[in-house]
Amino acid sequence: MSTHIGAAAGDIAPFVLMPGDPLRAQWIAETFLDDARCYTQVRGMLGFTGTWQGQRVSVQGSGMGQPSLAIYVNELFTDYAVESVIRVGSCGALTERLAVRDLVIASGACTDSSMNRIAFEGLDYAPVADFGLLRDAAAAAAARAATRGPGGPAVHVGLIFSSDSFYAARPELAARMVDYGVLAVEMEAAALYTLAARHGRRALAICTVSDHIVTGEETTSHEREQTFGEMVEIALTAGLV
Ligand SMILES: Nc1nc2c(nc(Br)n2[C@@H]2O[C@H](CO)[C@@H](O)[C@H]2O)c(=O)[nH]1
Repeated sequence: MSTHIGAAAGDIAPFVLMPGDPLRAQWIAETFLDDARCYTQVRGMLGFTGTWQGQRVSVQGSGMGQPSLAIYVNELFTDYAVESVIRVGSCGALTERLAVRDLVIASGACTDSSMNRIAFEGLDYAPVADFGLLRDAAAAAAARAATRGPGGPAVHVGLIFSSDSFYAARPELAARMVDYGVLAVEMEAAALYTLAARHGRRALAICTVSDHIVTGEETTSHEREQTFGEMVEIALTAGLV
């Protein structure tokens, strides 16, 4: 057991999917994994291990925000020898180039979090995705679009903004990031990428656009579940290549 994960050694697979919501972790385990077993309920942050197409996969909730995700990712890397983590989450679109239900595969993550400022003492570190996972996720998304034909969610590969605030004191600052190519806002990816680099592991964040900062549009819970399924299948394909 680690401080915040009640799993025994060997309970967690080398490859972990990481949604923010623990109930989403349960939904992924029940929907996509065979022989899924819950290995932790500590503080309600559920984790499961099962198999997908015969390969072991774990699903671990991260909670909302970088401090919460950092607790679980640190312990996955240091106490359970996890090799790769793909965040499967939701985000808010910052530009009208994106529509709700689109997918964002985050090549890198800007942030307003103090975590890296403290770690790097004034230097601006660049949290980026593992290239292999990024490449394989983009390829899996393109293959699905080719076989499915038109009508599915658009897929965007680009920068995301990991904010520490959902109710931002200065929302106009996120809008300024759009001028520099940032596509969407969420609250976890930058910490995931920084920790994976620190531990020499692999990480990627894929997010579905569930709300639109510019238009105010939001997806229904049914729509979220549909696009979330597409994203999970892309993540499983990329993570288990
Ligand atoms: N800061 C922020 N986070 C968002 C937004 N939309 C979504 Br979904 N999120 C994510 O959803 C949770 C907040 O509802 C956090 O875990 C974020 O990653 C948004 O417009 N802003």
